[in-house]
Amino acid sequence: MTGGLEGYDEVAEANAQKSILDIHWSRICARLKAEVGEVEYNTWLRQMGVGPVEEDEITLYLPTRFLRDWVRGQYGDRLGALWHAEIPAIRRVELQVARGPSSSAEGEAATAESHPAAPVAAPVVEAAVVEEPRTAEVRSDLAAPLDPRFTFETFVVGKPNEFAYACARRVAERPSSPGFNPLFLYGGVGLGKTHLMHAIGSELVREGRVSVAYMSAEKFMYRFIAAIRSQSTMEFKEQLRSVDVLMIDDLQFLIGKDNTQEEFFHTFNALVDAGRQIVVSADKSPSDLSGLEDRLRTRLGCGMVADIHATTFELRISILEAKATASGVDVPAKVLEFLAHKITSNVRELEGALNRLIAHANLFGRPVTLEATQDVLHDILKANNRRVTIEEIQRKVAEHWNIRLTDMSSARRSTVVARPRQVAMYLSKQLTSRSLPEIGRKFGNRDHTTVIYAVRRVMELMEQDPAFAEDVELLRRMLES
Ligand SMILES: Nc1ncnc2c1ncn2[C@@H]1O[C@H](COP(=O)(O)OP(=O)(O)OP(=O)(O)O)[C@@H](O)[C@H]1O
Repeated sequence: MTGGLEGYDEVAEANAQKSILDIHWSRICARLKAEVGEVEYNTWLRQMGVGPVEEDEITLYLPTRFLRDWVRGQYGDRLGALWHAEIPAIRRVELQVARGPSSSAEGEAATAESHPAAPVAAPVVEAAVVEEPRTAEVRSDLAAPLDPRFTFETFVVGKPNEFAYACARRVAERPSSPGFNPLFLYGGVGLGKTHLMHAIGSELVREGRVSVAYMSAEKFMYRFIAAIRSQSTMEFKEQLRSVDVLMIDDLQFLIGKDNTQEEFFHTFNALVDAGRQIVVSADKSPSDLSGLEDRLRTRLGCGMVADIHATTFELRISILEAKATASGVDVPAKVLEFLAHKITSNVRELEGALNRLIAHANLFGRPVTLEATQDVLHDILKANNRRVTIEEIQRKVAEHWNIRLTDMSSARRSTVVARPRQVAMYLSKQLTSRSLPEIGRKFGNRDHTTVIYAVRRVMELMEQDPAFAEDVELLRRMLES
């Protein structure tokens, strides 16, 4: 044995220090998540890792320069304050680019729901790392980064999406061509709209041609409101109007948000008039987005409108094959067929199921069999068998408490309607595989945090009030049967 006990002590001490830091770090992560919300946390902060402490400074790692700069700008001070509160000797936080020696405190424990489409081994986000910011860039100052997993190469093309794919390719090759501006992509949840938008952005950035800004409509609204609050709307407008390609995802979020719609309308006009490209996605076609202003709907429909249809069995098989191959895990054809038969709702769920199987196989080193699949995916398969819809839940709950169905999405807040609405949100979370934002959308475009609150509130009330708990249980049984 060389090195003797001296070496051992150093290693032991380093390990002890690391595990203490990890405890502090997991507390800080929990705080941050509560403060910024799960979506924001997963987008920006989850990949952070903890490095060493030297004197009064702790180093944190982020996988790309882009993420590092963003986190530094948006959360640098807050991270400093949180570390100082945990360990008073720490007065400064240094953010560096690297895979940290310890990954995020939550590591692999992040749930499938919080990150539904996360692959087993998420690659490092590199799309936004560009050396010549004025000629080709993702506008990190106002937009979200592009997910490097969402490229044209990883998008599996089949009958339901071939038109949308071809249009997206065309826009990536020749942005702002007549007839393709704006490009409006629409289709049901989890069918690949976001994937195609990111693919367009990544392709343009890779080609080194233009500056690209991608953001959800929700983010657009928050940025706009923040600009109003900080009296910097001019700056916000100028930033937006300086990009070559603006992509706004899930535009249906702007329904009922008149001021933000107005702002978007002006931005839209300014960009298109200046020969810049707009790409928009929504869950419905422009003509069916009835809550949007007419003039905006008309302009949205002026370029190319492409829909993505529900998947076919053939497309589901092709997607599963591609993803299984990429994972390197051998998944038998009969398992892929079984999944493609059973999980028909959307690609996100299909992918989530496959990822879970693959993670299981990797963790336990066991082959993927049909029996193991049924076991590991028990809950997903059950949810898909049952097929209770949010609409059914809303109807049953409204009938039960004798309120109008429209109150499920109305803004009324009196307990008489708010409580049944919360129960319906709770049951939607329990009985369907819909994500929190999707549930929120079905309840009058409410935010996912409202759904989280409703679920918690109903659970609390069920504990406190047995009669209420019985009501909820009864509803659940009726819906399940
Ligand atoms: N044709 C496809 N090939 C490969 N992966 C796909 C395809 N379609 C969807 N996916 C994957 O399914 C997941 C969900 O897709 P995406 O987020 O693009 O859906 P969406 O239509 O934007 O949904 P939402 O309406 O919820 O915003 C992503 O991980 C995406 O990569």
